[in-house]
Amino acid sequence: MLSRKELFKDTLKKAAHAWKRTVELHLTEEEANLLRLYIDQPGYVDLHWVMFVPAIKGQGTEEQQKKWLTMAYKFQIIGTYAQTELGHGSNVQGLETTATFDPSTDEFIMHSPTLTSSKWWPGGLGKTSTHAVVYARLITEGKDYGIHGFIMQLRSLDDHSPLPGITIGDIGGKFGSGAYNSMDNGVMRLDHVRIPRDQMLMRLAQVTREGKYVHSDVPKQLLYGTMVYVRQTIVADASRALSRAVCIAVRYGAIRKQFGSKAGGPETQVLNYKTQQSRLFPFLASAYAFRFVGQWLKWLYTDVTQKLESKDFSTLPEAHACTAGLKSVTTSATADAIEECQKLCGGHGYLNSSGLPELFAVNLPACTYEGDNVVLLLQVARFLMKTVSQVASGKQPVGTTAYMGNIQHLMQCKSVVNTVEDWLNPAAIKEVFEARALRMAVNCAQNISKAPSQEEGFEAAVAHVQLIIVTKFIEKLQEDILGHGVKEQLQKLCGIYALHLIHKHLGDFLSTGCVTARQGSLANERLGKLYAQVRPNAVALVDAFDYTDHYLGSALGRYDGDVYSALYKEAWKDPLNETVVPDGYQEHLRPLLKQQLKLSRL
Ligand SMILES: CCCCC/C=C\C/C=C\C/C=C\CCCCC(=O)SCCNC(=O)CCNC(=O)[C@H](O)C(C)(C)COP(=O)(O)OP(=O)(O)OC[C@H]1O[C@@H](n2cnc3c(N)ncnc32)[C@H](O)[C@@H]1OP(=O)(O)O
Ligand SMILES: Cc1cc2nc3c(=O)[nH]c(=O)nc-3n(C[C@H](O)[C@H](O)[C@H](O)COP(=O)(O)OP(=O)(O)OC[C@H]3O[C@@H](n4cnc5c(N)ncnc54)[C@H](O)[C@@H]3O)c2cc1C
Repeated sequence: MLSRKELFKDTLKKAAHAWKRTVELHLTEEEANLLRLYIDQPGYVDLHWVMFVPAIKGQGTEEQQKKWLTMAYKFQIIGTYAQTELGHGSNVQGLETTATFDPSTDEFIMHSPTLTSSKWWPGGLGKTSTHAVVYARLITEGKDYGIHGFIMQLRSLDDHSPLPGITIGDIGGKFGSGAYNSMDNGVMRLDHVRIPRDQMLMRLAQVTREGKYVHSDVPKQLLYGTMVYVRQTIVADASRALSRAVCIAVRYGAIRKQFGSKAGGPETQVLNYKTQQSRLFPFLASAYAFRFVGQWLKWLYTDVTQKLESKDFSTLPEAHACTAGLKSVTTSATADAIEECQKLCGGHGYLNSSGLPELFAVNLPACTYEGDNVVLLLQVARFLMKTVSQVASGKQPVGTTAYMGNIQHLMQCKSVVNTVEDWLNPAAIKEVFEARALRMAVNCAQNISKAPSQEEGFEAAVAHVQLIIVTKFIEKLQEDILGHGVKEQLQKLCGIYALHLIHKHLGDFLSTGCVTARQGSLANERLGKLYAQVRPNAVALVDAFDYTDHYLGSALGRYDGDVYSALYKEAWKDPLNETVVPDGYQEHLRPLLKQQLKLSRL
């Protein structure tokens, strides 16, 4: 087991190799990010590519992009994204770091006025990054203009030592043994560090040589643009992480046999147990659902970005709501699912050699970073409340809220489901999800004047986001899908995804009158049939993810199914097995045993 310093050094070696190859092969950002996935260590390249570069692209002028991105692409500098502080993370407008303009020297003075203003968490800040985009309160002519981005050099490019006025280090070990412990999330305090005025990212606003603050004609929310970008990438990462966990649990469930042997025959595969299927197959369906919605979200983000280029900001609120909501729902579901997959593998799921503890440790923080999932869903609730009031004033909603325009029908419709088979009808499913989401949003809007309830808003936001995921799965199935029988299997998975949500949130569907108790029990009956229908193809459906054993990193999820010999072999690799008599025996155990033995003979 590597110590944290050895783990860090090992990852730095891998990352430096990856960067070198990135430059030698002239990889694009997309390709570099794929490389990131290959080395699969939450390492340095994440923040450089995933946040430092996008922040400069999104908030820098053409001139600033040319200057800084040229160096960043060639890894002449290594950057991070320093926004969160010890005292503030969610509340960006509450950040305390200051950037005070000094007209006498044409510089900004970057300063950490309080302990809580210490930058805290930025990945790669602790030991690796030479530069950062630092978010600070811009103060000029004695006025505080709020949070803006500034490019700062942190370390010497000669000997990597911190520059004068900068105290910088790692914030210490984190959850789990591997995973994020290879990442040097850092702490930084600034003591009146001076930077040139042209290192303020000036696409959204600028300060003139005389110190005048000038806001440009783009919405101030573009300051948050990098977070929108990362949130949409996290949805794709969540689908990958979930599909890895499901691949391990399904393959192991097909290998593992417990009980059920008749007259000395073979025991039963645990994957055949109904309880195992009802716990595992919704995750299998979710893995496909999140992959499809992640593909759509990437399209949405690209479309919004293109519109922004032509100064069309109309879809920015939709982009924020969709990326915030989908990041929140998919990462929460993924973290819960990985933990459950660990339990679905019994004792062996708890071993590091199963690959599941590491997968959990790497993906759990996704519920927090890039925006706490509750805080983000409250942003979606805010977006929905605005949309409901616009509908009330006659404005036709578009995009993912277009269904709200059908308010007359959706507020009073009854589900058409009468038989178990009716729950296979995508239109019937989509209608109950639309009705549930709309009625919960309207109920929340109506109550908001009385007692603004965060819970109602939160739940309405979840309903809206789940509708998006179900809708995108249904739309995917309307496309041409190659492969004999593939579409039929995906239709079953779409049914499982939607009906397991109806089962899980039946209270919502009943309390809003979208389904009756009988329709709810028909949905459960349908779900049980779908599990049985998917069982024969479950292994094929996870093989379809096409993960190598290396990438899966799991003795339980091996493609060849040779689990027990893999577990046994892995055990002996543990450093504890380097000696048959353990260290410590002579000092601690032997005296006790000998003494007790002697006593027993008295
Ligand atoms: C599971 C997969 C894991 C795999 C692991 C591998 C790799 C993963 C890949 C990448 C990740 C790698 C490393 C991790 C990096 C993590 C980096 C970070 O964490 S960076 C810091 C992230 N911090 C946050 O997200 C902060 C969250 N808080 C906020 O976003 C804001 O403070 C706020 C909550 C939104 C509140 O904003 P504000 O204080 O301005 O108040 P409001 O009045 O609510 O908003 C004003 C206005 O602006 C709109 N708006 C808000 N945000 C945005 C946005 N992002 N885009 C567009 N518009 C936005 C908001 O809707 C309001 O509009 P209006 O209603 O019209 O007034
Ligand atoms: C592994 C990891 C990597 C990170 N990397 C970076 C990085 O590279 N750069 C960077 O700048 N930051 C980074 N962060 C910081 C991260 O972005 C913040 O931790 C995140 O935004 C959450 O903010 P917070 O910690 O202030 O949580 P808080 O907001 O303090 O959350 C604490 C609790 O309060 C609740 N809460 C907060 N506000 C409200 C509200 N208005 N209504 C209801 N409930 C509320 C939350 O739901 C949560 O339950 C990283 C964090 C982690 C864990």
